[in-house]
Amino acid sequence: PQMPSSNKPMHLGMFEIGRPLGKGKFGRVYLAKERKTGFLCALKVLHKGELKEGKVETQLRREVEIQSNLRHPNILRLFGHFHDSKRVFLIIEYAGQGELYKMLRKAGSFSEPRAASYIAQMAAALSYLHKKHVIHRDIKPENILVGSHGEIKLSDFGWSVHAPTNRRTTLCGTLDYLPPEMLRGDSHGEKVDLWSLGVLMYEFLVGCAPFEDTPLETQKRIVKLNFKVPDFISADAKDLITRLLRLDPEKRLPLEQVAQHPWIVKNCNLQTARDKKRNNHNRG
Ligand SMILES: Cc1cc(Cn2cc(-c3c(Cl)cnc4nc(-c5cn(C)nc5C)[nH]c34)cn2)no1
Repeated sequence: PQMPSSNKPMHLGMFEIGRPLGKGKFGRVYLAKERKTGFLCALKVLHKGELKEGKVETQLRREVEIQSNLRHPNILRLFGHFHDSKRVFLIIEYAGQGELYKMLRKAGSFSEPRAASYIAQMAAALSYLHKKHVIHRDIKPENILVGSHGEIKLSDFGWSVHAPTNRRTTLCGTLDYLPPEMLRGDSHGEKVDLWSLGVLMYEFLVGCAPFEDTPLETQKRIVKLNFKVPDFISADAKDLITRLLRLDPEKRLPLEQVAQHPWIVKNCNLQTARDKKRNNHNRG
């Protein structure tokens, strides 16, 4: 089945609504099937009243505008949107294996080959975004989904903007992933995503974020770069984490060098071999 073509106006009657897939602050996501083509997608339903109360209409408009124009295998597609009197509907790519953070909580932490495969895919997605001068600004496990072939899909562009910028909306949710320049409210650029990539890599390997603490303590630890990499983490992994978690944005390792870092190169080959073995085994 072909994905919905976004040039035609869409409406709710085009879809058969399936099971709920998840819920967020301003609405829910359902599995949906386009009646004509049988194409599976995710239908995000947001309530206009709650969007107004939460003063997030601007962020939603930006999310739709930015995500509709992105085409990358590691970025969740937004195929289209429409609304009725009470609700806004987003037609989103269906990620067949669901939410990465649930897998991380279940596993506790990921093996180095698995984490390296995810970080390499994130670096590819961020490289694509930064070439378009889009910064995501909200990289964390909760905003990553997993496609049916185990590939990761960066989602939730509610906080993404065109660089450079400074934040005008109050932060909410975890501070764990915020770089020092955003904590200070300074103007910031694409390199904020490099910091968050370092936090993400640490959390994949250790099972908790590097500055995890009470909100106040977390802020103090971030601006003082007060974190420790446990001894069970390989030297190569520790090297990459410390090259991303730099207070000075200019000193963070550029994405091209992340992709070529020894830890990525060595472990990605291992993971590919594992995936091949598993796929052959599953084929029986
Ligand atoms: C509102 C609201 C809820 C959420 C969080 N959220 C995202 C999804 C979701 C999307 Cl957008 C796309 N594909 C998905 N596939 C799953 C899924 C697949 N399996 C096997 N299990 C799940 C769960 N969830 C998807 C759901 N909730 N963001 O804003």
